[in-house]
Amino acid sequence: MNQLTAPTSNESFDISKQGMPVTIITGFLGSGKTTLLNQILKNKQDLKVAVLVNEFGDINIDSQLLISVDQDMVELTNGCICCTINDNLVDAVYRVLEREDRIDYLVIETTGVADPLPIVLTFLGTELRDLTNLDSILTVVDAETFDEEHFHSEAALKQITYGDIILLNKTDLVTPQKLEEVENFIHNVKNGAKILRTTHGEVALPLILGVGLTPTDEYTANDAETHEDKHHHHDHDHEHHHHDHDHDHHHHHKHHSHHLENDGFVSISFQSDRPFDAHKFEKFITEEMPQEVFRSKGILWFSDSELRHIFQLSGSRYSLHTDEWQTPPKNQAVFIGRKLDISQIYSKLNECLVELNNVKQLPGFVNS
Ligand SMILES: Nc1nc2c(ncn2[C@@H]2O[C@H](COP(=O)(O)OP(=O)(O)OP(=O)(O)O)[C@@H](O)[C@H]2O)c(=O)[nH]1
Repeated sequence: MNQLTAPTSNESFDISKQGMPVTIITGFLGSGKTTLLNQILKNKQDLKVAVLVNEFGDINIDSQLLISVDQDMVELTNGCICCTINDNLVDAVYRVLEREDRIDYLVIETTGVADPLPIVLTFLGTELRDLTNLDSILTVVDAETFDEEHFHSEAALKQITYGDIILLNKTDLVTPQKLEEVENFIHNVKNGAKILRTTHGEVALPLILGVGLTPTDEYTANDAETHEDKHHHHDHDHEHHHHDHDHDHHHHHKHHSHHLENDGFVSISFQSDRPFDAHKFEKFITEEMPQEVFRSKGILWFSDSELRHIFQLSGSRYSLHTDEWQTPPKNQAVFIGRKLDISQIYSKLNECLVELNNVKQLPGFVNS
């Protein structure tokens, strides 16, 4: 781990006097965390915000979809969140703290399938405690897909329990009655929950940043639970640590599915240097994709288009929109769900690919 020299003189390390304010964004798969993050980055004005994105799965799609801030203000942690978040997170936070240029605020986006508690405890129970100031935990809830069962997800309930502010998002997709139902449910899970209704994560930043809402004393007072939880996660760390940089896919899938922390969800990553046939891909999504896929996102390359396509699927909705390629084109997508038939999905996706020599014109470079 990076060692930080103790800031005795405090000359080079002014921020540690009070600690860097930190906001954690949590929320179930597809609820709108990245969308909220983009709202923050768009409206932050003079505030210098560093962002840590920690994604479930091998390919970091989210980071590529963040609106372009100063490139190295977005720090990425790659790898399996459930195993390494404690180790990687501390390192990543140190990298932010040690930067020469001023950074005012740190925002962390967690994966949709994680219980946020280990991350909270990393800030409150390690040396980060003196260097950072955990400001609030924001929980994004998808008003449309959320229901009482919520996929029997333990993580989804934990996220609400620990949320200092609940952003009830996607209000544009539901009736006022459904909104009220979800709000009642949230109040049942968390007495006195502070709920803000949002569409596309739009919210005035003073309502969510610098609000000082995390009851840090409550977390640190409950020592017994804290320790138990830490041990639990550390066991996993040690057991699986050597797999983290192993890019063998089968390994990864097995690895994920054995983790209770992921609530039984697995993430399948698909990459190809060949483009998709747009019709075949659409047929796959609308007719062939297994029901068990709850969430998918990708940066897609179609043989008949020079643009890159951003693909988002959440529950039964999907969308595609286009923008320009910033890199040589390729296909990258993740499919997340429970009990996925991995080889079936891979083979169906492979069938959607087009041979390169059938591609008339490649975007971004000339086909020789
Ligand atoms: N209609 C509607 N769509 C929304 C809203 N907020 C987000 N979305 C869409 O929902 C999809 C998922 O949003 P993300 O911000 O990527 O969700 P996420 O929580 O980061 O997802 P994971 O990274 O999988 O956990 C995207 O297609 C968004 O454009 C909203 O308020 N209304």
